[in-house]
Amino acid sequence: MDSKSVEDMIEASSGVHFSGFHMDGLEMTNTEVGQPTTSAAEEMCKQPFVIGVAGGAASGKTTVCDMIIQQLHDQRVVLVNQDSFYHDLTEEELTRVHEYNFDHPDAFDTEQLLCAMEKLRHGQAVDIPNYDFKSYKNVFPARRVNPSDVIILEGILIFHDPRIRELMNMKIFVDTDADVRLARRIRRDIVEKGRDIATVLDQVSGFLIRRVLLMQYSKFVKPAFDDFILPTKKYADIIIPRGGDNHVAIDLIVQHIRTKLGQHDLCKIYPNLYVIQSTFQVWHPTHQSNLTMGAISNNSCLSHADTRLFTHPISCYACQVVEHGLGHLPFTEKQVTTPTGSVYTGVDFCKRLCGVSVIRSGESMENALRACCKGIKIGKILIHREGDNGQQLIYEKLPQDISDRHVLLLDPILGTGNSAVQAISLLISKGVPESQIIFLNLISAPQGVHVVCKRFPRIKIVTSEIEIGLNEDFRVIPGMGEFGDRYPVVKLPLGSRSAPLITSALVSRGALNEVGRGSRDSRGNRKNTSFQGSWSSGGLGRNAGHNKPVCYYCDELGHTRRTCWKLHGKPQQQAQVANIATQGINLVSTVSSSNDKFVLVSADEFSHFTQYQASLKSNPSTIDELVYNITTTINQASLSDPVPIKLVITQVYSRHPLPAPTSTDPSLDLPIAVRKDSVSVPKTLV
Ligand SMILES: Nc1ncnc2c1ncn2[C@@H]1O[C@H](COP(=O)(O)OP(=O)(O)O)[C@@H](O)[C@H]1O
Ligand SMILES: Nc1ccn([C@@H]2O[C@H](COP(=O)(O)O)[C@@H](O)[C@H]2O)c(=O)n1
Repeated sequence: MDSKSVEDMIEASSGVHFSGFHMDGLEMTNTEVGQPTTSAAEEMCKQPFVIGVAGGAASGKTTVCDMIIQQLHDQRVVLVNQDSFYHDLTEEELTRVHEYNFDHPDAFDTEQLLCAMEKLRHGQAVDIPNYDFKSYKNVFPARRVNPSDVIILEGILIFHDPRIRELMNMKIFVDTDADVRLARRIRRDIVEKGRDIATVLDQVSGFLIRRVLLMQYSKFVKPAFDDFILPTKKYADIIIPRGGDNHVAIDLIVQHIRTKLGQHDLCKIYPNLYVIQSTFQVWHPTHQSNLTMGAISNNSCLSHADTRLFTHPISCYACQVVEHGLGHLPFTEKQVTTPTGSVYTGVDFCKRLCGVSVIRSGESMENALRACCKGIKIGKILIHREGDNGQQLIYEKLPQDISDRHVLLLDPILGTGNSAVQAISLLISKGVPESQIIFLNLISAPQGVHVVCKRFPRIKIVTSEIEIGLNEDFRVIPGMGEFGDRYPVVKLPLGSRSAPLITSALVSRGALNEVGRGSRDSRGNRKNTSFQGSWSSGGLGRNAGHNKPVCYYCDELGHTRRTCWKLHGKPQQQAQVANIATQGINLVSTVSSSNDKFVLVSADEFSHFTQYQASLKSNPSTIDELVYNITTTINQASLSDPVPIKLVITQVYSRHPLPAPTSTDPSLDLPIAVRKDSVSVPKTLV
C-alpha cells in the first residue's frame, strides 16, 4: 500500500462514516468512501520505526548509528545513508570537481531518497544506490535493503526536506564542535574517502591536499553547515553533544526505541497518543462487553449486584484510562503529615479541571472520573451523527469557565474520529487551549487516531486498546458495536440528576422517537447515521413531540424498523404486537419469525416513561426512583459459533423507594435500560 492509499483511507474515513459527521468548515474532506479495509488498517499499523540522524559532516553520525544498531542487536534494523543519494557528476562537473558544492541540498537526489524511504516504510525492499566517493558516481551493484522494524536514515541534510522529516518517528541531531569536525574530516577524507595523492591533486604533497580540503571546507562545507544544516537542528527531538562519546544519550535513545517497538505502532507515529499498558489481568474491553452481554442475556435471574459485577471490568478499564489521563495533568508537589507523624510527599493535581462527556456512551465513563476526582464538574456534549449533511451539535452544557480548565473529554470509542473532532473543535471554540484537552477513550480505530492526532497534535489521547480498523459500516472491528448498546447497564450515580442519561437510554431501545433522518442504502437501512442520544423527546424531528417509537424505514409511528412489516413482510405464525404502544397491551412477549432480532416495548413502558418525563419536569428526583426490571431470553442454536442473542424487555416498572446503596459500594447505580440490538457471544466467553 502506498502512502496515497493511507492518506485516502484517512480522508475517506473523514467523509462518509459511521460514528461522525461531516465537518463543514473544519477542513474535513467530504469524499465518497473507498471502504477502509482491515488489511489496509493492519498495514498502516505495521510501519517501521524511522529514526533520522543529522549533523555536520564528520560529527559522528555514522558512529552514533552503529552504536544504536549494535545495542538493538535483537531487532531488524537497516541503515540508509543520505550520501548514497548524491547525484552523479556530469563530465563537465567532474573537470571542475572542486567547485562543486557537495554540501548543498541540491547535491542530493531527494526524490529518489523519498521514494526509497516510502517503499521501506510500507514493507517493500529497495535498491539503494552505491555512491563511490572516488569517482563521484553511483557504481554497481546497488545495495538491496529489506524492510525492517527500525530504519535509520543518516545524513547531513536529512532534516532539510519536510517530506523526509515527516517520515521520521524520532529525529536526532549529533552536535559536535566545528573544530573537532574539521580535524576528523581532514583525516577521514584522506584515509577513508580515498582522497589520496593520485586522485585528489595528482602528485601534490600532503600539505597541498590539506589546503584543498580546507579550501573546500571554508568555501562550501562551513557555509552550508551554517545555512542549511544548523537551521535543521530545531527539528531534532534529541540533540547529542559529543556524538558517540555520549554513552548516556545513546543508552536512553535505545531504551526509548525499545519501548516504542513494544508499543502499538501508532504511538510511534503520534507522540500525543498513549495506549495504556496491558496488565494481562483485565480483559480486553471487547471481550468484556461480549461477556457482559452474554451473561446478562443468558441469565434472566441476574441480580442487580450480579449485573454490577459483570459490568465492573469495563468500569475498571475506564478507571485505568482516567487515572492515566490524570497523570498528564500539571501537578504540584504536596506534603501531608500522616496520623503517625510521618511526612508523605505526593502530588496535587491542578485545581482547574473538568470532565466533558459525549452523550450517550461517554456517560459510561463518568463514574470512573467521579471515582478518581470527587466532585468534579462534568459538562455534556450531544452530537447527532449523520452521514450526508447532518452534522449537528444538538446540545452542549459546559462549565462557563471551561476555557480556564483542563478538560478530560470522555467517549469510550474513537471510530472514524469525526465525532471526536466535532467535540474537540467545540471545546477549542469555547477557548480551551488544545494542549489542555485530554481525550479519554477505551477503544480506538487507527483511522480515528490518525484523524484526531493529525488535526490536533497538541491534545493528548489516552486509550486502552487500538483495534484493527473499521468495517464497511464504519464500526470499530472487532470492537463492540455501539458502546451505549453493549454496555447494557447505564449507570446513574445515586443522587445525580442525569436526565439525558435515562432519556438517551430509552431512545436507544426505540422507546423514544428518534431524531434526524439519515439517508438509506438500497436495502432500506439507514446509512451512516447514528444517534448518540437525545436530550428531549420533543421538538427535534418530524415526528417529534410524542412518546412513540418511529420506524426508520417507513417513518410511521408505533413500531421500529426491526418490526416493520413494510420492510420485513408480515409474519404469519404469530400474533403481531408491533404496535403495542398504541394498542395498550400491558405485557409484551415476542417471538421472532426471522433471524432478525428485535425488542418490543410495552405500552406500560411508554406510559411509564411519559409519566417519568412529566414528573421530571415537576420533580427532578424521580430519576433516582426508577428501576427497570429487565428479563431476557436467549435463542441460540449452538455455542460453537458466535450466535445472536435476542433480548426481550418484557416489563418495565418503577419501585418506590429505591433500595439504599450499601456503604461499601458508593457507586451502586441503577440499571436503566437494555437496548434492542443483539450481540454475538463467542463460545469461549459464555
Ligand atoms: N567520538 C569519536 N572520537 C574519535 N573519533 C571519532 C569519534 N566519532 C567519530 N570519529 C571519527 O570521525 C570520523 C567521522 O565520524 P563519522 O561517524 O563517520 O561521522 P559522520 O558520519 O557524521 O560523517 C570517522 O573517521 C570516525 O572514526
Ligand atoms: N563526492 C563527495 C561527496 C560528499 N563529500 C562530502 O561528504 C560530506 C558528507 O559526508 P558525511 O559522511 O560527513 O555525512 C559532505 O560534507 C561533503 O562535502 C565529499 O567530500 N565528496
